[in-house]
Amino acid sequence: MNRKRNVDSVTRVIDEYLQRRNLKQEKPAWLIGKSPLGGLGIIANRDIEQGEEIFKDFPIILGPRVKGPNLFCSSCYQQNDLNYCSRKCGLPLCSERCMKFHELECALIRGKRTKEVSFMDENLFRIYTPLRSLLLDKDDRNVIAHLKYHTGKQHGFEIDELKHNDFVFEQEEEQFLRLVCCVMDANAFEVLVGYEEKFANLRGLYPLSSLMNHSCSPNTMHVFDKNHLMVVRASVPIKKGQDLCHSYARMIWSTPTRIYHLSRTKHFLCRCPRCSDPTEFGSYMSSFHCKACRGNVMPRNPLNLKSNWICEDCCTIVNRIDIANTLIALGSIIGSFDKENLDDMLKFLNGRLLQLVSSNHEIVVELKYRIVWIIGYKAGYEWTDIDEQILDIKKRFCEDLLKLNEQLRLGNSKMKGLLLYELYLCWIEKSRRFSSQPQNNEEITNIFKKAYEILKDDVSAPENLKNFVD
Ligand SMILES: C[S@@+](CC[C@H](N)C(=O)[O-])C[C@H]1O[C@@H](n2cnc3c(N)ncnc32)[C@H](O)[C@@H]1O
Repeated sequence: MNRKRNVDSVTRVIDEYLQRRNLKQEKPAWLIGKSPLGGLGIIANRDIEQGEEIFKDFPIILGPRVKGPNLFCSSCYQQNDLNYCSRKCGLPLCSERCMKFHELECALIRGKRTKEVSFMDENLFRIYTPLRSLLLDKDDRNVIAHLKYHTGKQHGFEIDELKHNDFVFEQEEEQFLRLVCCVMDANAFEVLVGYEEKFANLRGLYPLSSLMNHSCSPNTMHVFDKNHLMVVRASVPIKKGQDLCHSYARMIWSTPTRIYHLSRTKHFLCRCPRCSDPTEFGSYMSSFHCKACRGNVMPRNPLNLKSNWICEDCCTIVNRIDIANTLIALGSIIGSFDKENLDDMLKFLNGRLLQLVSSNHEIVVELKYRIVWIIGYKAGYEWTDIDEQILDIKKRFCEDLLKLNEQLRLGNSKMKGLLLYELYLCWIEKSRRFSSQPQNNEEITNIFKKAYEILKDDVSAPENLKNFVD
């Protein structure tokens, strides 16, 4: 595909795309420009306040993720009453209405596949999203051609899989599909529709948002509304001239994990202030306790995965391989826990784990995060089942994780919104149990309002939060 990609050409195609989707802003607070981080980026063209909506974006391609855990309707993305398509393309559908909506796509799939399928073809379901690009018009295809793409053997495996599953493509078509896969791997966002275990795990290519570069302490947050529109807001105050960034990695991962993930999947080495600071802004998220003095052992050079580790107090050097092996062992222990067995998790957390690692270590954080969403929800730990001690554990973990959010300078992140909501629920449960003890109702309401402010419009937010009206 012929790509002439520079600030002007990308600005023009994105501008026209937003116009076609009725999303063009009169006076945007951003422009597309060259970024010091690499390639192009979206740059603030004025100061932007925390919480301010910056832009909305619509997916040019949206569909199931390869690794999503559940099957769902390929038209409306909900999980009830699924059946395979009666025209035998193999995709799951839930109703006549969705069947109608799916007609074009169905014809496309049947036109490219040399056999009919009378079952829900889970294999196809997981790899067909790039095929949706074949239904795009010339202008939308041109948008895709103006986005960054990855190269390398791992990108485009979906097309090989499709061919393996009796799909046949013309040469030019296959070339375009491979480009789409490489563009999606470089730019697609994870889109969750639904809440708790009833969610659909989607992948969306949002052309304007694709131009946002990465930071491990980003200055934007985004949510997806019920129509899959992405709403991008400032998570912290942004100064004119700054790159608008979001995080391509989980923000509760420590630096070595983020750096490894970003280099493997996005092919760059992050050098943001958080990655460059071995203490991660004083949070010590990657630190182990020193065996000699119990000081913090951290990477000597966090930007180099091959660097050895050093105790900041007694300067003992620890081989990085020993650290990596301990991390793998800890990861496999927490991976082996029965997902809902709180006792085992708490015993491990308060015993062996905290003897080995810092209180904000990513494994501790991961466990606390899991525990917060077990208490109050899972069988045996529902709000009415738990004693005060367990309720207090949930409350304390919410507070710990919110403190970490501040330390990592994440501002109004989605994580903060969700944790504030869980903290609010803890307070409500306490008020219900101890109605004779006065609670600070104003403070409790403020926690709720703050959570609402952050998560409003988010289709995957808890129902009670979504139903709140200002
Ligand atoms: C989603 S694109 C972002 C927009 C991209 N810069 C462009 O020119 O279209 C992701 C790619 O941008 C580059 N990138 C993003 N954030 C970066 C960062 N913090 N440091 C270095 N490169 C970065 C990497 O090449 C990455 O694979």
